[in-house]
Amino acid sequence: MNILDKIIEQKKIEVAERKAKKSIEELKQSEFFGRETLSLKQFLLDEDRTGIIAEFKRKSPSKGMINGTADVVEVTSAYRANGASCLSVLTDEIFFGGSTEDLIKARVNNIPILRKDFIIDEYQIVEAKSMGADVILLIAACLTPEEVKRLAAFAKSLSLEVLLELHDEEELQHICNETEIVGVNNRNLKTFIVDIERSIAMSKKIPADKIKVAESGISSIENINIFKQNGFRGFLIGENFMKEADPSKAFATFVSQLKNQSTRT
Ligand SMILES: O=C(O)c1ccccc1NCC(=O)[C@H](O)[C@H](O)COP(=O)(O)O
Repeated sequence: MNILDKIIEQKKIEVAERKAKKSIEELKQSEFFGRETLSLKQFLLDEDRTGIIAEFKRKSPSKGMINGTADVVEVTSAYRANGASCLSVLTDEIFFGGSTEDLIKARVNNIPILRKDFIIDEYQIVEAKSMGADVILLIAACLTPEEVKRLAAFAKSLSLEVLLELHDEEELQHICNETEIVGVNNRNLKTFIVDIERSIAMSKKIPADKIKVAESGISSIENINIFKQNGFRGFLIGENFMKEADPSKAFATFVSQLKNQSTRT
C-alpha cells in the first residue's frame, strides 16, 4: 500500500470517530462558523501581493521531522507580515504533526487560510469552516471527478473556496465549474519524487480561466519566475522555510529577494 492509500485509510477511521464525538450541528456552534470568509482568489489576483501560500508544516512522510519547535502563531504572523497571500496550515496529526489547534491559532492573521488535509467527506468541510479556514484542498489522486464536484459544491455552499490539486494529465478530468483554483503538485504523492517541470508541463493543459498554483519543492526565486512566466499566480511553499531554525526570518529573506529582483527587471 502506498503512503497516500495509508493516509486515506487512516482518514476514514478518524472521520468516523470524530463524527461519533461531535455532530455537524455542534460544529456549527463554533465562533468561527459564522465569520465572513476571505477569498484566496482575490488575494492571488492582487498584484501587490507575493502570491506565496506559506505553509506551516512540522513533519512530512517524505522528509520525517522538518521542524519540531516552531511556534505556529509566531511563524504564521511573520508569513503574513512579510507578504504571504495565504497561509496553509496542516491539520493532519499522524503524518504531518499538525492539528485543529494550529489552524485556530493561525486565525489571528487576517489573510486567507487553507486547511491542508486529506478531505474525503462533507463533515471535514464543516470542520474546516468551524476552525476558521477559508479554503479547502481537494486532491484528485484520492477522489473521483464526481466526488470533487460534489465536495467542491458543498464547500462553495459554505462560502469556502477550493484548491483542486492535480499531479498529472489523467487528473485534468477532475477540473469542473466548481473548482476555480487549480494546483499542480510537483511532488508525486505516491513516490515522493519532486519534479518542478510537472507544473510547467501541466500549465498548458489547464483551462485559461482557472487560477494556477504551483505546489511543492519550490526553493528559489528562479523557480517562482519560471512559474510566473507560465501563468501561475500562486506558489505553495512549506519545507523551504520550515526546515530553517528560524522560518520567519527565512520567509522574510526570500520575499525581500523576490521584491529586489522584480524591481531590477
Ligand atoms: O510532503 C510530503 O511528504 C507529502 C507526502 C504525502 C502527501 C502529501 C505530502 N505533502 C503535501 C504537500 O502538498 C506539501 O506540503 C506542500 O505542497 C508544500 O510542499 P513543500 O514546499 O515541498 O514542503
